Amino acid sequence: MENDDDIPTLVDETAISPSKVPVSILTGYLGAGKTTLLNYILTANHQRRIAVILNEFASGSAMEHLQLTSTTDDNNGNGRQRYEDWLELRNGCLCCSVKDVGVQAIEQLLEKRRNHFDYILLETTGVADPLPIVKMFWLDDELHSDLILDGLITVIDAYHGLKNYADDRHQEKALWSRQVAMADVILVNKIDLVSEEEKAKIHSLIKSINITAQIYETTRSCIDLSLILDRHAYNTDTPPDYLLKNIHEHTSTLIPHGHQTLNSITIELNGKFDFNKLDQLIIQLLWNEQNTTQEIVRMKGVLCLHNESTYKLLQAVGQMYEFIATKENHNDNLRNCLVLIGSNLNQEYLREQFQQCIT
Ligand SMILES: Nc1nc2c(ncn2[C@@H]2O[C@H](COP(=O)(O)OP(=O)(O)OP(=O)(O)O)[C@@H](O)[C@H]2O)c(=O)[nH]1
Ligand SMILES: [Zn+2]
Repeated sequence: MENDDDIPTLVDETAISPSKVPVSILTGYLGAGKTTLLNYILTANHQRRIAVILNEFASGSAMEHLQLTSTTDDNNGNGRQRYEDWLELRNGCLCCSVKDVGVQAIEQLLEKRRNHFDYILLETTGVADPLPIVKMFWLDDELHSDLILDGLITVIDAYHGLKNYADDRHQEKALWSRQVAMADVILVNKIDLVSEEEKAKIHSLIKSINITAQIYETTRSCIDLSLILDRHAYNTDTPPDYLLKNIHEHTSTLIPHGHQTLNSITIELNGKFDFNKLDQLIIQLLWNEQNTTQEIVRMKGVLCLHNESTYKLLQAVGQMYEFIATKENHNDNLRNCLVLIGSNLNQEYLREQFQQCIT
């Protein structure tokens, strides 16, 4: 490992915002192409300094690690070097450890390496449920973290994905669907291995699970990094286009309903919400106080509230949610759009519930 002082940097230190370092979480089923993507990133010629943190677990090993691999430019300013570090996570598995441990470990690393990277990519294992990991990094401002969650990138194996999904007996289906459901960006990888017909099928399957994710097709995970990084999926204060214009009320018909089947529904309503009623309803839904079989894993919305002239954004992950103020005036175009992603979602019922919160 090199000495910190020996590592030259290409990017002017002062040009880097002292503010928070974005974290993108990388997920995808076993063999989908995550490591291929990381290798691509570590060797590609981009102007970013990305620290890659791996969350790999050797079976039977008592000691679990987060491995950091980062790149920086060599003395001539053209090649790239690597250095490695290990972060030990006492609580083991990232996806079931206490919320703060992983974040703290990464923050400590950031402290040590502050001038050596300006972006963090966290690769989870192929069998990780992304929900608790996203929750862990979606930090409250009051925690004064140096990290900010940028979004979740899911790599899908275009060739095996459909097969994994189609096989009802496997646990894989549930996990695969959750990785799709939580994604902000999806890479449909190994596109070289599938026919046009299979491609179309995988696209409609993905869209029925997650109508809001941006989808890109890749071979060997090659992608313009600007398409997958800096998405600001959780901290934007501008209403995303897909909620303002592109989505029309939608309920998924492709996938048969049943346990473990995730899908997206959208609800469009006109008028202004009574904030207190809406807030109560969201708590009820997220905490399943109505005792239904439905589970909401992700919710997004662009909303008009009573007595407010600008749109509010709603973001929810698992049972956490927040309202974000925007500067965008709705100009009395009182169209609200909500997207809910989860299992056993009954669109009619949910629509009615939200309708009752309109003043
Ligand atoms: N044909 C084809 N093979 C690919 C492509 N991308 C990756 N592969 C191969 O697929 C295999 C798995 O890729 P990895 O990048 O290791 O997948 P991973 O998601 O990191 O796998 P795990 O760490 O086991 O979860 C490797 O043999 C890759 O070379 C692609 O676009 N096309
Ligand atoms: Zn891998």
